[in-house]
Amino acid sequence: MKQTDIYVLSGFLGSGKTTLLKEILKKEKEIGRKVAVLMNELGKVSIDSNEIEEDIPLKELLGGCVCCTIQDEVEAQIQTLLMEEKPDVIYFETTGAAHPVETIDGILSPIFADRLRFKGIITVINGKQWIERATLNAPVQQLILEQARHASLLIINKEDQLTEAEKAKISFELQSISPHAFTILTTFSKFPFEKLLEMNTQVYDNVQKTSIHKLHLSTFVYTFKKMIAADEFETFLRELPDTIYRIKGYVQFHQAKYPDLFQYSYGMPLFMQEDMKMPLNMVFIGENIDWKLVEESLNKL
Ligand SMILES: Nc1nc2c(ncn2[C@@H]2O[C@H](COP(=O)(O)OP(=O)(O)OP(=O)(O)O)[C@@H](O)[C@H]2O)c(=O)[nH]1
Repeated sequence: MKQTDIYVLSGFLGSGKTTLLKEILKKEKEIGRKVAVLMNELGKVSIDSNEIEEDIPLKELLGGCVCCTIQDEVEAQIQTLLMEEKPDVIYFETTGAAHPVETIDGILSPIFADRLRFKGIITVINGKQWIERATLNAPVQQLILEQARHASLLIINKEDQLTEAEKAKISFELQSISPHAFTILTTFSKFPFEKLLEMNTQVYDNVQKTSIHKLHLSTFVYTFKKMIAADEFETFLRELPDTIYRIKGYVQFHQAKYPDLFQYSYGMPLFMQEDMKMPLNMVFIGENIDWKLVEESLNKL
């Protein structure tokens, strides 16, 4: 089955995500991959989408954020792109207010998770804003920190507005916050494109494992090949490390006619009966997890 790469472009409002996207699209054109774009803006009217050339399939998500209000819409748009456009790669520009864990959660639907290869998060940091971040309110500071911490590729943008001392300070700080990310200072988000292509995905058997970077957030998609026992699944859940933040997907228990939709968020499990057949994919999001061990436990169910 063809798998489509998906990248998330993250970064606070005005940091340079659209500028980066335009830069990426130029490079993609040179290497000839079929690209689709998904844009999430908080306002009701899209401004940035005018910046994208007309021949690139573009879906817009307006008036809400992937991290809270419009997850169903994100799912529908990605599914449409996969079915109608069959792109090699999707770039998802998130709102500046989106949290990375919730964004990944929003894009990895169990309905099509086996057809997507999540390549990681590219975060754009506005250099000046980083230096002056103590003046921002606490939740915004925390959000910018989270966006930096979960990046695989960290673009410190607006280099032209920084002094040499500021450049050294910010590079040092961000490298220590996100030691596994490739970090680069840029002006107008111009960066070495090969670093994006090199972002890491490992595939083994029918299981997809994506390292966003080695020690932080990562995702794992498991496909059940058979029905399982509910009590064994509950035991499996009890034994999970508490750095698995989110699980969602379909699981079919013995004697059940249709699968259950299973949702698990920060330790709280929830089952909902479906009334039709669903692909038995389950998406996991966690931090510092050895997914091979999780996979082995799932295989034993
Ligand atoms: N001086 C300077 N300006 C830049 C640089 N990169 C981008 N800009 C400008 O910063 C502004 C914001 O850039 P965008 O790419 O729209 O930022 P964004 O993150 O997509 O913004 P939102 O959609 O509001 O979240 C634009 O006016 C850009 O032209 C840079 O390296 N230096």
